[in-house]
Amino acid sequence: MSDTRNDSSEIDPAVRAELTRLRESIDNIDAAVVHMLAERFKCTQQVGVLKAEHQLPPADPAREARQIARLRELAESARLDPAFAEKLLNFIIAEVIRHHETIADGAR
Ligand SMILES: C=C(O[C@@H]1C=C(C(=O)O)C=C[C@H]1O)C(=O)O
Repeated sequence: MSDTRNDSSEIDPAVRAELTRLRESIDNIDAAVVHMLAERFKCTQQVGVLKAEHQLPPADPAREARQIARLRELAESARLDPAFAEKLLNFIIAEVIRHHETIADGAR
């Protein structure tokens, strides 16, 4: 596209309205994602404490493999790229394991 304008006054009002409507939904979805992630991290923190109390390792690769397989199937049926879903879950799990290591270090 050669048109690189970014002045909202030049955008067709109908296009502007549609863009605003879609962006409002995107904002709601982003808020839901943040809230869901916060709840997930609350649970994983508790798992971290439990593991530290019982000298269990921070990571559980077998559990991760089951989750990845499950998430890839869910992604496929939702028409989301399974490779993207796997990358996202791995990113989250890496952060969780980092938290678990920190909790375990504090318990030693
Ligand atoms: C939360 C756990 O700890 C780690 C993090 C996981 C996750 O974020 O889903 C899964 C497996 C573990 O490597 C767990 O063992 O359930």
